[in-house]
Amino acid sequence: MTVGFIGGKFLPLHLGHVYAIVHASTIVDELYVILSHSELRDRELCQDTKMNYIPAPIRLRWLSQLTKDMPHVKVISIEDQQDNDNYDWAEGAQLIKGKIGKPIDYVFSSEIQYNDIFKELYPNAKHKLIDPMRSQVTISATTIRTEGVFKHWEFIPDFVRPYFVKKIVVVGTESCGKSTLIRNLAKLYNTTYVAEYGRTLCEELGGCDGIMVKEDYQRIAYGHKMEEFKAIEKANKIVFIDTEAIVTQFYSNLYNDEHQAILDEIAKLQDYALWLFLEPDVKWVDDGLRVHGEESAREQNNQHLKTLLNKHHIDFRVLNGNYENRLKEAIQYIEKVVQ
Ligand SMILES: NC(=O)c1ccc[n+]([C@@H]2O[C@H](COP(=O)([O-])OP(=O)(O)OC[C@H]3O[C@@H](n4cnc5c(N)ncnc54)[C@H](O)[C@@H]3O)[C@@H](O)[C@H]2O)c1
Repeated sequence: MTVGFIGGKFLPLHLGHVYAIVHASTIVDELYVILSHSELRDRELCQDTKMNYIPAPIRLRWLSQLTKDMPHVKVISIEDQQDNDNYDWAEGAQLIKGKIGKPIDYVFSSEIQYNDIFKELYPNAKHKLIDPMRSQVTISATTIRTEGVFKHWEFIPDFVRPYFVKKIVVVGTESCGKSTLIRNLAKLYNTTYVAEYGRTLCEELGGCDGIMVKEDYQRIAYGHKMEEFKAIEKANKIVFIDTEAIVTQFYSNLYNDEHQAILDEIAKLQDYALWLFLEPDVKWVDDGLRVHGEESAREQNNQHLKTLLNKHHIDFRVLNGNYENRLKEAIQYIEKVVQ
């Protein structure tokens, strides 16, 4: 039985790594994929780049997802606790040998410069180079960190992409043009969106005026969150989201006079990259589910929502004017987020 391993930081995991791992898996009977991580070193590597530090459990999870249907491939995590300039290869090799716990026949990498190191540390193993010119998959993790993940999106595996997706939320009171703007943006950016879940529930109930109970707002917040998870899985760099937990709280206050702690807690977990606030200065459209069409009520609700967002320290960008202007301004803000 032949045993081999391939080690790396996978910061982040890209299709070049996938190529090397899959290739190596066809050469040995048992392959170990070693995630070598050190918070100190890995943070240093991400400093002054376009990528934030990625915690080890996230990288381990990507490797687990990649290899879950490869029974002869095992993923191992090894913490080095070293900085970037002083990696002790011999100590690292001791840890790797200890974790694998059996004779190693092959060490895989795509780095010619590792030849001498591996010869010394693994004298009984063959250093098998996989695509040292990187001609099959022309990317490196350093390039991705330096230039940003969005610039090299085509090299990011499907199951890694959701981690990097930026969430952009659009909020506003009734009939402010949210759903149209969100659908248009999703079309323009060729990505997914999450429709307002409160609407879905009201459609199921046959309306919302006077028939909403306290639990409905919780259902809306949970249901909305689940839709977000689904949309992120399929998103292309960005996902557009119509409404969130603070707006749900606003409606719980407005219709039921109930401030719900659970909605505040959900709001605290939200990590949107951009908040777009739509002013209700477009024509009010009665779609059968709306109840606050009067100009004074519209303006009062608008102010209440802004106050609530401010209480949560939300830094939102206001969009107003005609539909063309809103779209243009939204795009300008979004471009800054996806750079
Ligand atoms: N002590 C040891 O014996 C030992 C051995 C191996 C690895 N390590 C650890 O792993 C780290 C090395 O990781 P790295 O920075 O080389 O890893 P990395 O995360 O950048 O890459 C992981 C592996 O994929 C290969 N690879 C990367 N891009 C590729 C592409 N486009 N096509 C094909 N293959 C590609 C690399 O050569 C490497 O073998 C070391 O710093 C150390 O922490 C230690």
